[in-house]
Amino acid sequence: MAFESLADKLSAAFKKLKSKGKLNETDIKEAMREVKLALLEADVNYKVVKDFVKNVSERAVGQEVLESLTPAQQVIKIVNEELTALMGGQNARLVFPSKPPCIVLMCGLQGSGKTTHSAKLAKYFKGQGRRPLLVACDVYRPAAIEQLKIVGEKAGATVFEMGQGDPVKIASEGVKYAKDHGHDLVIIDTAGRLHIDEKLMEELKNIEKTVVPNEILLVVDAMTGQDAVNVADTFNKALPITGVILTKLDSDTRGGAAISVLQVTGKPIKFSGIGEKIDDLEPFHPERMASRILGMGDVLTLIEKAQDAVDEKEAAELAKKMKENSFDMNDLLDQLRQIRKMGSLRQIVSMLPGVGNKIDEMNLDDNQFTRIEAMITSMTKAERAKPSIINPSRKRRIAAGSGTEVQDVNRLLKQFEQMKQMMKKLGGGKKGKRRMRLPPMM
Ligand SMILES: Nc1nc2c(ncn2[C@@H]2O[C@H](COP(=O)(O)OP(=O)(O)OP(=O)(O)O)[C@@H](O)[C@H]2O)c(=O)[nH]1
Repeated sequence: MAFESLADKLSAAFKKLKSKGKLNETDIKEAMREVKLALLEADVNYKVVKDFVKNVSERAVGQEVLESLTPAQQVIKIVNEELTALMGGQNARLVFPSKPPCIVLMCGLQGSGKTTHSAKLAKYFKGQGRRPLLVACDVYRPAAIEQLKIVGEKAGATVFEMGQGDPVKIASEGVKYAKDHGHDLVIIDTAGRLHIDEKLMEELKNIEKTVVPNEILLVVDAMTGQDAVNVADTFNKALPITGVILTKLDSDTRGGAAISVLQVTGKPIKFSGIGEKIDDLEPFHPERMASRILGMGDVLTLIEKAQDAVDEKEAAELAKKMKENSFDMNDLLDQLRQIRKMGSLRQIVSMLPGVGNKIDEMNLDDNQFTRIEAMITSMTKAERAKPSIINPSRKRRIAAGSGTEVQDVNRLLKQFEQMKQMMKKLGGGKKGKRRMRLPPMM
């Protein structure tokens, strides 16, 4: 996950401060030197680092730290606030015009993730009640249109294409189609560039002049660090980009691009890509990112993911079943599927406070979920409703059907029984005061 090594180094610098109790200027100077090195190693732009360290140092040698009873905590608080400010303070949203459709032009280098993120955006905004249209303007790579159709289908969005014609004409016809068919969001996927190429830049400018987009989003690959920032700077000088989508943050352990983009280009990161799947997109929240960098987790994003994954009506029904102790294997299966909708175990756990770089030592295997799902789906309707009827021969059949061992089935049944016992206790306890927690299934 992003920022692992940076988080690691910063936490080492702060640990030293914490061990000191009261701080003097030399302690702070020493810590700031380590923070500076950590940021440079994370591939943060040099000027950004210099300004950042200057701002933090000025505040940290002030009274708020030197006179504090918990000086190290004060320094961390200042670093947190300054990091948040560096990345823009608040989440920068897409600006939807009062008269639809909102036209979004996607641009970026080849392989940065434009096509994937066009579809991710479509899915994201569809979930918010919008009617997106994807427009295929990458006419040079024959497979690009096909790729957009495939990811568009996953997003449940209509794809407008005219084969390998003139991209400027396709873009304007796409917008016309959107207006005629009630699409309130048009996402235009354009051709990638190996590097900033004059001819293709001209084409982007012509599309821009013709369709007058509300948003021009530049897609950059976080893994390329400083290069991503330089690319953003160059694009920004040629086109009036309104924001950045920082992709592949899941594979970027350094995080330099995330921290530098806004300071170098003046344009905010609006979304980040955190995986290859269609749902692996997050609005970019600077304060949450700062919190992740400082190893404090990101509970707000976790809660939002849970809210998206859980259907309120189903949750109420489930609570009722727990209370009446009529929770069965079908309900467990539903629960597991909801958790999986929130992302991979690694993605979920990485958002918990205090996990940080320890995540690599954890044995987070999504296959455990797959095995449990396979076992439950290998059970008959009667077995799922009343697992107590599962005798040894049924266990053998379930194990064979799910590609697992009889011990796995035994373990699942035992854990299910423990869970029921716990629900029984909670159901009879102080009503509504305590929440059930599933015991670990692994
Ligand atoms: N790990 C990870 N991979 C990603 C992410 N976004 C995109 N990818 C992968 O990056 C590769 C390139 O993505 P595309 O969407 O095809 O990139 P593009 O910019 O449209 O490429 P061109 O059409 O060649 O310009 C694909 O293999 C994607 O699956 C992300 O957020 N995380």
